Amino acid sequence: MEMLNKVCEALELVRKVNPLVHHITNYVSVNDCANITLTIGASPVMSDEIDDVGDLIKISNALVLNIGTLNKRTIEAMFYVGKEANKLGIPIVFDPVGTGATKLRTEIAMKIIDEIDISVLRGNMSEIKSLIGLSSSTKGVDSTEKMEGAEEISKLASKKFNCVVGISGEVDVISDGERIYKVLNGHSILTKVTGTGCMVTSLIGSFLGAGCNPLTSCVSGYVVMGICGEEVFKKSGNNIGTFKVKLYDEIFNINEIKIKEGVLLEKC
Ligand SMILES: Nc1ncnc2c1ncn2[C@@H]1O[C@H](COP(=O)(O)OP(=O)(O)O)[C@@H](O)[C@H]1O
Ligand SMILES: Cc1ncsc1CCOP(=O)(O)O
Ligand SMILES: [Mg+2]
Repeated sequence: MEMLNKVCEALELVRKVNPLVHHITNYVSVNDCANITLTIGASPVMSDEIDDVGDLIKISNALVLNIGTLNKRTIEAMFYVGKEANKLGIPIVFDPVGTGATKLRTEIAMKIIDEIDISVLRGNMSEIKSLIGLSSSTKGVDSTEKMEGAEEISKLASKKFNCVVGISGEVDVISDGERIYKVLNGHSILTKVTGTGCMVTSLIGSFLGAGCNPLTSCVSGYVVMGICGEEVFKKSGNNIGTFKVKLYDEIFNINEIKIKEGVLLEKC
C-alpha cells in the first residue's frame, strides 16, 4: 500500500533530518512530549514566553500548539508564534485539548483555526465534534463520544478547516478532505496514561518538521503510537506505572520491519 511506504519513508526521514520542533504545550505532559519527540528522532524545544518564541520559531522546522493548560499569557504567545510560523512557512499541528468542555477552550480553539494556517488538527472525538458545531459531551480532556461517523466527521472537519484532521480513539480516523485512512492499531491502556494524545501530536509535529506532508505525518503519528502501545502491552501487560517508560523504549526502537509486521492501516 502506498501510504504504508510513505509511513516507512517518514520514519527514515525524521531520523535523517532531526528537525527542531517548537512546542507551546501543557504543563501536564510537557516532559512526555519532549521525550517522545527525541525518541522518534527529532529535537524538542518548549517555550511559551512571548519574548522568546519569535527567535525560536526562526530556527524551528515545525510548531506544536496544544491548549491543554491554556492561560492568558500562553494564549497570547500561541497567536504570536502561530502567525510568525505562517509567515516563515513552518508547518503547525494543533491539539485542541478539552475543546467543548469549557467556553474558553472552544472559543480559543476556533480563533486559532480561524486566524492561523494549521497543517494538522489532531484531537479526540469530543473535541473535533465540538469544533464543527455538533452536540458533543466530554469529560474534561477525555472523550465521551463514540467513534460512529468518524469517517464523515473527519472529512467534514478537514474541508471546513482546510487542514488534515486526525480523530483518535479505538480506531484513529484521518482525512485530508478527500481521502480517509483508518489506523486500527492501539490498545485501551493508552487511555489510562495521561498525555498519549499530546504525544501523538508531538510525533505528528516531528514528521511535519522532517518535511513529510500533513496527511502522511498524521497517519505516521498514529501508526507509531498504535503499534508501539500494542507492543508494550504485549510485553508488559497492565503495568501502568512503567508503561510510559517502556513506550519510549519501543518508539526509540521502531523500524520499518516492525511497522510492516504490525500495521493495521485501511484506506476507506
Ligand atoms: N479504546 C482504545 N483502544 C485502542 N487505542 C486507543 C483507544 N482510545 C485511544 N487509543 C489510542 O490512544 C492514543 C491517544 O488517543 P486519545 O486517548 O483518544 O487522545 P486524547 O488523549 O487526546 O484524548 C491514540 O494513539 C489512540 O489511537
Ligand atoms: C489531564 C490534562 N489536563 C490538562 S492537559 C492534560 C493532559 C491531556 O493529555 P491527553 O489529551 O493526551 O490525554
Ligand atoms: Mg488530548
